Amino acid sequence: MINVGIVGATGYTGTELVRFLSRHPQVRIAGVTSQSYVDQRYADIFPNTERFIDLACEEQDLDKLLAKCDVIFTALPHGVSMEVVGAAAAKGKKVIDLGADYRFDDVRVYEEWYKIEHKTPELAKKAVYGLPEIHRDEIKNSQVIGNPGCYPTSIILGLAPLLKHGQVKVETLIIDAKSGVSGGGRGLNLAFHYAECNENLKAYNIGVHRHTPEIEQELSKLARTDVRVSFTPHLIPMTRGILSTIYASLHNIDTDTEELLNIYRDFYKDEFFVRIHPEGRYPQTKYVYGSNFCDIGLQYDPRTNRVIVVSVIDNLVKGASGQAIQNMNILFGLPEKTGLDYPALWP
Ligand SMILES: NC(=O)C1=CN([C@@H]2O[C@H](COP(=O)(O)OP(=O)(O)OC[C@H]3O[C@@H](n4cnc5c(N)ncnc54)[C@H](OP(=O)(O)O)[C@@H]3O)[C@@H](O)[C@H]2O)C=CC1
Ligand SMILES: CC(=O)N[C@@H](CCC(=O)OP(=O)(O)O)C(=O)O
Repeated sequence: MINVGIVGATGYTGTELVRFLSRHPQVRIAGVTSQSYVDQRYADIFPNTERFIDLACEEQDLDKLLAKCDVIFTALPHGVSMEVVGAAAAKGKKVIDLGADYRFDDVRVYEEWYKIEHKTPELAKKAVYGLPEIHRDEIKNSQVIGNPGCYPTSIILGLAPLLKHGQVKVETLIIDAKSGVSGGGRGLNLAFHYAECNENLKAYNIGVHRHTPEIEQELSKLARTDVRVSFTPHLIPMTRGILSTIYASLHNIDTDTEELLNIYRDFYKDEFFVRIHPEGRYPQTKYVYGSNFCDIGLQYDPRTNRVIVVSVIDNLVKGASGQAIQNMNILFGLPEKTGLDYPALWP
Protein backbone atom coordinates (compact mmCIF):
# COMPACT_ATOMS: atom_id res chain seq x y z
CA MET A 1 0.00 0.00 0.00
CA ILE A 2 1.09 3.58 -0.70
CA ASN A 3 0.85 5.80 2.37
CA VAL A 4 -0.49 9.17 1.34
CA GLY A 5 -0.54 12.53 3.13
CA ILE A 6 -2.80 15.37 2.03
CA VAL A 7 -1.75 18.86 3.11
CA GLY A 8 -4.67 21.26 2.76
CA ALA A 9 -7.22 18.44 2.86
CA THR A 10 -10.13 20.74 3.73
CA GLY A 11 -10.21 22.74 0.51
CA TYR A 12 -12.17 21.79 -2.60
CA THR A 13 -9.27 19.96 -4.26
CA GLY A 14 -8.31 18.38 -0.90
CA THR A 15 -11.80 16.95 -0.39
CA GLU A 16 -11.78 15.66 -3.95
CA LEU A 17 -8.44 13.92 -3.25
CA VAL A 18 -10.00 12.27 -0.20
CA ARG A 19 -13.08 11.19 -2.18
CA PHE A 20 -11.02 9.35 -4.81
CA LEU A 21 -8.08 8.18 -2.67
CA SER A 22 -10.34 6.64 -0.01
CA ARG A 23 -11.52 4.19 -2.73
CA HIS A 24 -8.11 3.70 -4.38
CA PRO A 25 -7.17 0.01 -3.98
CA GLN A 26 -3.42 0.66 -3.48
CA VAL A 27 -3.67 3.65 -1.12
CA ARG A 28 -3.92 4.20 2.60
CA ILE A 29 -4.63 7.79 3.59
CA ALA A 30 -2.13 8.22 6.43
CA GLY A 31 -2.73 11.85 7.34
CA VAL A 32 -4.82 14.89 6.43
CA THR A 33 -3.90 18.43 7.48
CA SER A 34 -5.82 21.65 7.76
CA GLN A 35 -5.26 25.01 9.43
CA SER A 36 -8.86 25.73 10.59
CA TYR A 37 -10.08 22.24 11.56
CA VAL A 38 -7.25 20.76 13.63
CA ASP A 39 -8.37 17.73 15.71
CA GLN A 40 -11.81 17.65 14.09
CA ARG A 41 -12.91 14.36 12.57
CA TYR A 42 -12.77 14.63 8.79
CA ALA A 43 -16.12 12.91 8.22
CA ASP A 44 -17.79 15.34 10.65
CA ILE A 45 -16.57 18.30 8.60
CA PHE A 46 -17.45 16.60 5.30
CA PRO A 47 -20.27 14.11 6.03
CA ASN A 48 -20.18 12.90 2.40
CA THR A 49 -17.00 11.03 3.38
CA GLU A 50 -18.52 9.14 6.37
CA ARG A 51 -17.63 5.39 6.17
CA PHE A 52 -14.73 6.18 3.81
CA ILE A 53 -12.23 7.94 6.11
CA ASP A 54 -11.81 7.70 9.87
CA LEU A 55 -9.15 10.30 10.57
CA ALA A 56 -9.04 13.66 12.31
CA CYS A 57 -7.38 16.68 10.73
CA GLU A 58 -3.83 17.27 11.94
CA GLU A 59 -1.94 20.50 12.24
CA GLN A 60 0.85 20.84 9.72
CA ASP A 61 3.65 19.04 11.60
CA LEU A 62 5.90 18.05 8.73
CA ASP A 63 8.23 15.70 10.62
CA LYS A 64 5.25 13.73 11.91
CA LEU A 65 3.49 13.63 8.56
CA LEU A 66 6.55 12.80 6.47
CA ALA A 67 7.50 9.95 8.80
CA LYS A 68 4.32 8.07 7.90
CA CYS A 69 3.92 8.94 4.21
CA ASP A 70 5.42 7.78 0.92
CA VAL A 71 3.88 10.61 -1.08
CA ILE A 72 2.47 14.02 -0.22
CA PHE A 73 -0.21 15.95 -2.07
CA THR A 74 -0.08 19.68 -1.38
CA ALA A 75 -3.48 21.31 -2.03
CA LEU A 76 -2.58 24.75 -0.71
CA PRO A 77 -2.79 28.30 -2.03
CA HIS A 78 0.00 29.48 -4.30
CA GLY A 79 3.18 30.36 -2.46
CA VAL A 80 2.28 28.33 0.64
CA SER A 81 3.38 24.87 -0.47
CA MET A 82 7.08 25.55 -1.10
CA GLU A 83 8.08 24.91 2.51
CA VAL A 84 6.22 21.58 2.53
CA VAL A 85 7.51 20.53 -0.88
CA GLY A 86 11.09 21.44 0.09
CA ALA A 87 10.90 19.46 3.35
CA ALA A 88 9.30 16.43 1.70
CA ALA A 89 11.82 16.36 -1.15
CA ALA A 90 14.70 16.67 1.34
CA LYS A 91 13.43 13.48 3.00
CA GLY A 92 13.30 11.73 -0.38
CA LYS A 93 9.50 11.68 -0.58
CA LYS A 94 7.51 12.15 -3.76
CA VAL A 95 5.39 15.31 -3.86
CA ILE A 96 2.53 16.35 -6.10
CA ASP A 97 1.74 20.04 -5.76
CA LEU A 98 -1.70 21.11 -6.96
CA GLY A 99 -0.88 24.81 -6.97
CA ALA A 100 1.24 26.76 -9.43
CA ASP A 101 4.58 26.87 -7.56
CA TYR A 102 6.20 24.01 -9.53
CA ARG A 103 4.60 24.40 -12.96
CA PHE A 104 7.15 26.66 -14.62
CA ASP A 105 10.37 25.75 -16.43
CA ASP A 106 11.68 29.22 -15.58
CA VAL A 107 10.97 30.40 -12.02
CA ARG A 108 11.39 34.01 -13.15
CA VAL A 109 8.14 33.64 -15.12
CA TYR A 110 6.42 32.34 -11.96
CA GLU A 111 7.80 35.21 -9.88
CA GLU A 112 6.75 37.80 -12.45
CA TRP A 113 3.16 36.56 -12.85
CA TYR A 114 2.46 35.49 -9.26
CA LYS A 115 4.45 38.28 -7.55
CA ILE A 116 5.86 35.69 -5.15
CA GLU A 117 9.54 35.00 -4.56
CA HIS A 118 10.29 31.31 -5.07
CA LYS A 119 11.84 29.67 -2.00
CA THR A 120 13.10 26.49 -3.69
CA PRO A 121 14.12 27.53 -7.24
CA GLU A 122 16.46 24.55 -7.73
CA LEU A 123 13.66 22.13 -6.94
CA ALA A 124 11.30 24.06 -9.20
CA LYS A 125 13.77 23.63 -12.06
CA LYS A 126 13.79 19.86 -11.59
CA ALA A 127 10.02 19.53 -11.16
CA VAL A 128 8.01 18.05 -14.02
CA TYR A 129 4.81 19.53 -15.46
CA GLY A 130 2.32 16.82 -14.60
CA LEU A 131 0.21 16.50 -17.73
CA PRO A 132 0.45 12.72 -18.29
CA GLU A 133 -0.78 12.72 -21.89
CA ILE A 134 2.13 15.00 -22.84
CA HIS A 135 4.90 14.36 -20.28
CA ARG A 136 4.36 10.75 -19.14
CA ASP A 137 7.96 9.60 -19.51
CA GLU A 138 9.39 12.51 -17.53
CA ILE A 139 6.77 12.06 -14.81
CA LYS A 140 7.79 8.42 -14.26
CA ASN A 141 11.21 9.37 -12.89
CA SER A 142 10.46 12.65 -11.16
CA GLN A 143 10.26 13.50 -7.51
CA VAL A 144 8.27 16.73 -7.59
CA ILE A 145 5.28 17.16 -9.88
CA GLY A 146 3.76 20.55 -10.66
CA ASN A 147 0.17 19.50 -11.26
CA PRO A 148 -1.28 21.58 -14.11
CA GLY A 149 -3.82 24.36 -13.72
CA CYS A 150 -7.44 23.71 -14.60
CA TYR A 151 -7.83 26.05 -17.58
CA PRO A 152 -4.40 25.01 -18.97
CA THR A 153 -5.33 21.31 -18.81
CA SER A 154 -8.41 21.79 -20.99
CA ILE A 155 -6.59 24.12 -23.41
CA ILE A 156 -3.30 22.22 -23.83
CA LEU A 157 -5.10 18.90 -24.39
CA GLY A 158 -7.48 20.68 -26.78
CA LEU A 159 -4.64 22.04 -28.93
CA ALA A 160 -1.80 19.52 -28.60
CA PRO A 161 -2.55 17.40 -31.72
CA LEU A 162 -2.83 20.42 -34.02
CA LEU A 163 0.32 22.09 -32.69
CA LYS A 164 2.37 18.92 -32.74
CA HIS A 165 1.44 18.41 -36.40
CA GLY A 166 2.09 22.04 -37.37
CA GLN A 167 -1.47 22.49 -38.60
CA VAL A 168 -2.27 25.91 -37.15
CA LYS A 169 -0.96 29.42 -37.57
CA VAL A 170 0.24 29.84 -34.00
CA GLU A 171 -0.20 33.61 -33.97
CA THR A 172 -3.98 33.18 -34.44
CA LEU A 173 -4.88 31.28 -31.27
CA ILE A 174 -7.89 32.66 -29.40
CA ILE A 175 -9.27 30.92 -26.33
CA ASP A 176 -12.59 31.63 -24.69
CA ALA A 177 -12.93 29.58 -21.50
CA LYS A 178 -15.65 29.30 -18.86
CA SER A 179 -15.26 27.93 -15.36
CA GLY A 180 -17.64 26.95 -12.57
CA VAL A 181 -17.22 28.67 -9.21
CA SER A 182 -15.48 25.78 -7.41
CA GLY A 183 -12.44 26.86 -9.46
CA GLY A 184 -12.10 29.72 -7.01
CA GLY A 185 -11.68 27.41 -3.99
CA ARG A 186 -13.64 27.14 -0.75
CA GLY A 187 -12.41 30.31 0.91
CA LEU A 188 -14.70 33.31 1.23
CA ASN A 189 -14.59 35.68 -1.69
CA LEU A 190 -17.21 38.27 -2.60
CA ALA A 191 -17.05 37.34 -6.29
CA PHE A 192 -18.38 33.89 -5.47
CA HIS A 193 -21.29 34.92 -3.24
CA TYR A 194 -24.55 33.51 -4.58
CA ALA A 195 -26.15 36.86 -5.30
CA GLU A 196 -23.03 38.07 -7.10
CA CYS A 197 -22.49 35.13 -9.44
CA ASN A 198 -25.90 33.47 -9.85
CA GLU A 199 -27.70 34.40 -13.11
CA ASN A 200 -24.52 36.19 -14.13
CA LEU A 201 -21.77 35.59 -16.64
CA LYS A 202 -18.60 37.63 -16.68
CA ALA A 203 -15.19 37.76 -18.27
CA TYR A 204 -12.26 38.49 -15.96
CA ASN A 205 -8.50 39.08 -16.06
CA ILE A 206 -8.47 39.50 -19.85
CA GLY A 207 -4.88 39.39 -21.08
CA VAL A 208 -3.45 39.16 -17.58
CA HIS A 209 -4.75 35.86 -16.18
CA ARG A 210 -1.95 33.94 -14.41
CA HIS A 211 -2.67 30.82 -16.47
CA THR A 212 -1.56 32.60 -19.66
CA PRO A 213 2.19 31.94 -19.23
CA GLU A 214 1.53 28.33 -18.22
CA ILE A 215 -0.56 27.75 -21.36
CA GLU A 216 2.06 29.47 -23.53
CA GLN A 217 4.94 27.49 -21.98
CA GLU A 218 3.37 24.16 -22.89
CA LEU A 219 1.95 25.18 -26.29
CA SER A 220 5.36 26.60 -27.28
CA LYS A 221 7.03 23.27 -26.50
CA LEU A 222 4.45 21.39 -28.56
CA ALA A 223 4.72 23.80 -31.50
CA ARG A 224 8.52 24.10 -31.17
CA THR A 225 8.17 27.86 -31.55
CA ASP A 226 7.18 30.77 -29.34
CA VAL A 227 3.38 30.81 -28.93
CA ARG A 228 1.28 33.71 -27.64
CA VAL A 229 -2.43 33.30 -27.00
CA SER A 230 -5.43 35.55 -26.41
CA PHE A 231 -7.00 33.90 -23.37
CA THR A 232 -10.25 35.14 -21.84
CA PRO A 233 -11.61 33.27 -18.79
CA HIS A 234 -15.23 33.64 -17.69
CA LEU A 235 -17.00 32.78 -14.45
CA ILE A 236 -20.21 30.85 -15.04
CA PRO A 237 -22.83 30.08 -12.36
CA MET A 238 -22.38 26.35 -11.99
CA THR A 239 -20.44 24.39 -9.41
CA ARG A 240 -17.96 22.36 -11.46
CA GLY A 241 -16.72 22.28 -15.00
CA ILE A 242 -14.65 24.13 -17.56
CA LEU A 243 -15.52 24.54 -21.22
CA SER A 244 -12.84 26.04 -23.46
CA THR A 245 -13.67 27.12 -27.00
CA ILE A 246 -10.50 27.51 -29.02
CA TYR A 247 -10.22 29.23 -32.42
CA ALA A 248 -7.26 28.75 -34.75
CA SER A 249 -6.53 29.52 -38.42
CA LEU A 250 -5.06 26.67 -40.43
CA HIS A 251 -2.20 26.55 -42.92
CA ASN A 252 -3.89 23.96 -45.08
CA ILE A 253 -7.05 25.13 -46.83
CA ASP A 254 -7.81 21.70 -48.24
CA THR A 255 -9.14 19.93 -45.14
CA ASP A 256 -12.38 19.09 -43.36
CA THR A 257 -13.68 18.23 -39.90
CA GLU A 258 -13.24 14.48 -40.31
CA GLU A 259 -9.60 14.82 -41.37
CA LEU A 260 -8.85 17.02 -38.35
CA LEU A 261 -10.70 14.65 -36.03
CA ASN A 262 -8.52 11.83 -37.32
CA ILE A 263 -5.42 13.72 -36.22
CA TYR A 264 -6.91 13.86 -32.70
CA ARG A 265 -8.00 10.21 -32.73
CA ASP A 266 -4.52 9.18 -33.69
CA PHE A 267 -2.76 11.46 -31.18
CA TYR A 268 -4.91 10.23 -28.28
CA LYS A 269 -5.38 6.62 -29.42
CA ASP A 270 -3.82 5.16 -26.26
CA GLU A 271 -5.26 7.72 -23.83
CA PHE A 272 -8.08 6.43 -21.65
CA PHE A 273 -8.87 9.85 -20.19
CA VAL A 274 -9.19 11.77 -23.45
CA ARG A 275 -12.32 11.14 -25.52
CA ILE A 276 -12.77 12.55 -29.00
CA HIS A 277 -16.35 13.20 -30.00
CA PRO A 278 -17.62 12.35 -33.50
CA GLU A 279 -18.35 14.99 -36.11
CA GLY A 280 -21.42 17.05 -35.23
CA ARG A 281 -21.33 16.27 -31.50
CA TYR A 282 -19.68 18.78 -29.24
CA PRO A 283 -18.72 17.98 -25.64
CA GLN A 284 -20.69 19.37 -22.73
CA THR A 285 -19.48 19.84 -19.16
CA LYS A 286 -22.02 17.26 -17.95
CA TYR A 287 -20.26 14.55 -19.95
CA VAL A 288 -17.28 14.84 -17.57
CA TYR A 289 -18.89 16.00 -14.30
CA GLY A 290 -17.13 14.31 -11.35
CA SER A 291 -14.86 12.29 -13.68
CA ASN A 292 -11.23 12.41 -14.82
CA PHE A 293 -12.08 12.72 -18.52
CA CYS A 294 -11.23 15.48 -20.95
CA ASP A 295 -13.73 15.42 -23.82
CA ILE A 296 -12.85 17.14 -27.08
CA GLY A 297 -14.85 17.94 -30.21
CA LEU A 298 -14.16 20.21 -33.16
CA GLN A 299 -15.56 21.76 -36.30
CA TYR A 300 -13.75 23.01 -39.37
CA ASP A 301 -15.24 26.21 -40.82
CA PRO A 302 -14.31 26.42 -44.53
CA ARG A 303 -15.70 29.97 -44.80
CA THR A 304 -12.97 31.31 -42.50
CA ASN A 305 -10.47 28.44 -42.77
CA ARG A 306 -10.58 28.16 -38.99
CA VAL A 307 -10.96 25.18 -36.73
CA ILE A 308 -13.04 25.61 -33.59
CA VAL A 309 -12.15 23.15 -30.84
CA VAL A 310 -14.32 22.56 -27.76
CA SER A 311 -12.62 20.95 -24.75
CA VAL A 312 -14.31 20.17 -21.42
CA ILE A 313 -13.06 18.92 -18.05
CA ASP A 314 -14.22 18.86 -14.44
CA ASN A 315 -11.90 21.48 -12.91
CA LEU A 316 -11.68 19.57 -9.63
CA VAL A 317 -10.91 16.19 -11.22
CA LYS A 318 -8.95 16.23 -14.50
CA GLY A 319 -8.27 19.91 -13.71
CA ALA A 320 -6.78 19.10 -10.28
CA SER A 321 -7.20 16.09 -7.97
CA GLY A 322 -7.93 13.36 -10.53
CA GLN A 323 -4.95 14.39 -12.59
CA ALA A 324 -2.84 14.47 -9.40
CA ILE A 325 -3.83 10.85 -8.67
CA GLN A 326 -3.12 9.91 -12.29
CA ASN A 327 0.37 11.33 -11.69
CA MET A 328 0.73 9.36 -8.46
CA ASN A 329 -0.20 6.17 -10.31
CA ILE A 330 2.54 6.86 -12.86
CA LEU A 331 5.11 7.65 -10.13
CA PHE A 332 4.38 4.34 -8.40
CA GLY A 333 4.19 2.20 -11.54
CA LEU A 334 0.46 1.49 -11.20
CA PRO A 335 -2.00 1.31 -14.10
CA GLU A 336 -2.85 4.95 -14.73
CA LYS A 337 -6.58 4.65 -14.28
CA THR A 338 -6.38 2.86 -10.91
CA GLY A 339 -8.96 4.45 -8.62
CA LEU A 340 -10.06 6.85 -11.34
CA ASP A 341 -12.05 4.85 -13.88
CA TYR A 342 -15.48 6.23 -13.13
CA PRO A 343 -17.84 7.65 -15.73
CA ALA A 344 -19.29 11.11 -15.09
CA LEU A 345 -22.47 11.57 -13.09
CA TRP A 346 -25.54 11.80 -15.26
CA PRO A 347 -27.66 13.89 -15.35
N1 LIG B 1 -10.31 24.72 -7.24
C1 LIG B 1 -9.85 24.31 -8.42
O1 LIG B 1 -10.63 24.04 -9.36
C2 LIG B 1 -8.39 24.14 -8.64
C3 LIG B 1 -7.46 24.52 -7.69
N2 LIG B 1 -6.12 24.35 -7.94
C4 LIG B 1 -5.13 24.77 -6.97
O2 LIG B 1 -5.07 23.85 -5.91
C5 LIG B 1 -4.73 24.52 -4.69
C6 LIG B 1 -5.87 24.30 -3.69
O3 LIG B 1 -7.05 24.84 -4.25
P1 LIG B 1 -8.46 24.70 -3.57
O4 LIG B 1 -8.60 23.35 -2.99
O5 LIG B 1 -9.46 25.17 -4.56
O6 LIG B 1 -8.32 25.80 -2.41
P2 LIG B 1 -9.21 25.99 -1.10
O7 LIG B 1 -9.16 27.43 -0.80
O8 LIG B 1 -10.53 25.36 -1.31
O9 LIG B 1 -8.41 25.17 0.02
C7 LIG B 1 -7.17 25.56 0.49
C8 LIG B 1 -6.64 24.59 1.54
O10 LIG B 1 -5.39 25.09 2.01
C9 LIG B 1 -5.48 25.37 3.42
N3 LIG B 1 -4.76 26.63 3.64
C10 LIG B 1 -5.13 27.87 3.24
N4 LIG B 1 -4.19 28.77 3.58
C11 LIG B 1 -3.22 28.08 4.23
C12 LIG B 1 -2.00 28.45 4.84
N5 LIG B 1 -1.58 29.72 4.84
N6 LIG B 1 -1.25 27.48 5.41
C13 LIG B 1 -1.68 26.19 5.42
N7 LIG B 1 -2.84 25.80 4.87
C14 LIG B 1 -3.58 26.72 4.27
C15 LIG B 1 -6.95 25.46 3.73
O11 LIG B 1 -7.12 25.08 5.09
P3 LIG B 1 -8.46 25.45 5.90
O12 LIG B 1 -9.61 24.77 5.22
O13 LIG B 1 -8.18 24.89 7.23
O14 LIG B 1 -8.57 26.94 5.85
C16 LIG B 1 -7.52 24.43 2.75
O15 LIG B 1 -7.36 23.13 3.29
C17 LIG B 1 -4.55 25.99 -5.05
O16 LIG B 1 -3.19 26.25 -5.31
C18 LIG B 1 -5.39 26.12 -6.30
O17 LIG B 1 -5.02 27.21 -7.08
C19 LIG B 1 -5.68 23.76 -9.09
C20 LIG B 1 -6.55 23.37 -10.05
C21 LIG B 1 -7.99 23.57 -9.92
C1 LIG C 1 -13.12 30.36 -11.34
C2 LIG C 1 -11.75 30.76 -10.86
O1 LIG C 1 -11.58 31.70 -10.12
N1 LIG C 1 -10.73 30.01 -11.26
C3 LIG C 1 -9.38 30.26 -10.87
C4 LIG C 1 -8.49 29.24 -11.51
C5 LIG C 1 -8.56 27.94 -10.86
C6 LIG C 1 -7.35 27.57 -10.10
O2 LIG C 1 -7.45 27.12 -9.01
O3 LIG C 1 -6.16 27.84 -10.66
P1 LIG C 1 -4.93 26.85 -10.60
O4 LIG C 1 -5.32 25.72 -11.43
O5 LIG C 1 -3.79 27.61 -11.17
O6 LIG C 1 -4.61 26.51 -9.25
C7 LIG C 1 -8.83 31.59 -11.36
O7 LIG C 1 -9.27 32.09 -12.39
O8 LIG C 1 -7.87 32.06 -10.74
